[in-house]
Amino acid sequence: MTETSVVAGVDSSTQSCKVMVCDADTGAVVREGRATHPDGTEVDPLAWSTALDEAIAAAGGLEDVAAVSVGAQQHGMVCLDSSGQVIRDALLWNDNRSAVSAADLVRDLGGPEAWADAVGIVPVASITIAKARWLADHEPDNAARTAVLCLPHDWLTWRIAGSSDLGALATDRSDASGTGYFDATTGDYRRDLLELALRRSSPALPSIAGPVDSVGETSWGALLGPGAGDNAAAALALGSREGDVIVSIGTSGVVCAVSATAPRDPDGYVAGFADATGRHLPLVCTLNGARVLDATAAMLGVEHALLARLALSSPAGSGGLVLVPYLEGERTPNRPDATGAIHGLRLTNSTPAHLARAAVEGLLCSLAEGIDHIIGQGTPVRRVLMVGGGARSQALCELAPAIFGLPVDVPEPGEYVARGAARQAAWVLRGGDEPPKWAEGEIRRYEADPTPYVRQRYAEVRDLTDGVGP
Ligand SMILES: Nc1ncnc2c1ncn2[C@@H]1O[C@H](COP(=O)(O)OP(=O)(O)O)[C@@H](O)[C@H]1O
Ligand SMILES: O=C(CO)[C@@H](O)[C@H](O)COP(=O)(O)O
Repeated sequence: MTETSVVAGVDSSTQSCKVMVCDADTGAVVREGRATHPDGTEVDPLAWSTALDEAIAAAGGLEDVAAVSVGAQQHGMVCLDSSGQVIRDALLWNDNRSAVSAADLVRDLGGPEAWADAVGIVPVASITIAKARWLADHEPDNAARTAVLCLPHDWLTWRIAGSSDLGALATDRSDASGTGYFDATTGDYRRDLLELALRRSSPALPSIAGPVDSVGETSWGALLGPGAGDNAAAALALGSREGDVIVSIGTSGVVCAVSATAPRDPDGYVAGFADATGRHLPLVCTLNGARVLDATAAMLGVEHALLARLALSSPAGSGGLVLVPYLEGERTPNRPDATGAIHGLRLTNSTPAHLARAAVEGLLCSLAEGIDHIIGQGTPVRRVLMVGGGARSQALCELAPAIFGLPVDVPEPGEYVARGAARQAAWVLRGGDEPPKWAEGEIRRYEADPTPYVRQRYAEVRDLTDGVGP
């Protein structure tokens, strides 16, 4: 009989840090804590460390925990000097200043096909390698001082270990696969591509740990798991199988699916990321997720619950009103300079309810295009699982099956990235070929008659907003 143990998972996401403590063998949640992150697309990594400490304290401390893993927002560029000090604020995944650098890199390697063949990703502003090129072009002194380049989850794991040895920095295949200088099919870095970006020899990079490798210990002797990118951690929490498409509506809007094979999409919609178990995670990510509803709720001066009720009180198609949700520019499709737009305004649809409905439909149409592209890569789709802060919106849950044309399963609200990290920690603790079997919570299925005309109208107007690229 195995001794009862608890494990912890961390989600250091764009807007906040969440800590979840679970029973290692059943997955039952024992306690949780959270803390907010600063706003902005450029953040001092020390702020993540401070928020982690606050979230740990809010969760009642971790001294009884036997293993810890960290999941985090992907792609953020953390530059360390030779003494391990942070050189500049991290540029986050949603920082668009590197859009031109991304286009330059695509050209420098010979075009999108060359990138799809090399690393399964065509760089856009979000991808770490584009940020590295931006650094080389705009802050050459900082580029020259960078002794180690790492990602948010690598850096936080290293901080928790309390190590000052830069050689102890480790990452995992899932997060490395979002850098643009790692090939998920071979499991090796492509230092040549990073050198192309930085115009200098490659800085040191974290070692790549396997899915159940321990990468160190905490000060109280708990094992540290390899951690993962947030989307891979969520897939691990959901026990995602072939045929499951995960739609995650956090700051980003994400569509991804666990797959035995790597995608190859020179059009740049589907990125060839890896999962946290040794498989692949074809993924489409937009810059505009739950904040589209945050912004609409703020414009209307209402809370989320009322926004949802308003949206559900309006007819499908919002009486011809279409909201294009590119409020932060867009990453997929690659329109870094685009803006959001409202089309089809008439006296008859100039109401809060129509605007609320148009916001929900616009967000869902953008995600539906992601599902189309995932299917286009040969990924089978049996059902859609919807998670993230946005999945708390009743309107998103009820309208998603109509826009997607698929049944949508919504697991009970929860922190699935932190839970996936905790499950990885339990796997590291217990070992074995598979993660420990954790009970699945309740899942509510939403079904609705498809409304393809809503997508058709969206497709007619979405490119009328300004922008560049495919
Ligand atoms: N009931 C709700 N309806 C719509 N959006 C919501 C609701 N509750 C929370 N959100 C939004 O979800 C987002 C936070 O989700 P989360 O998945 O934690 O994001 P992230 O991982 O990017 O930090 C916030 O933008 C928040 O306003
Ligand atoms: O860039 C991506 C995936 O490629 C995003 O999914 C980030 O990983 C941030 O996630 P959230 O904070 O929105 O959950």
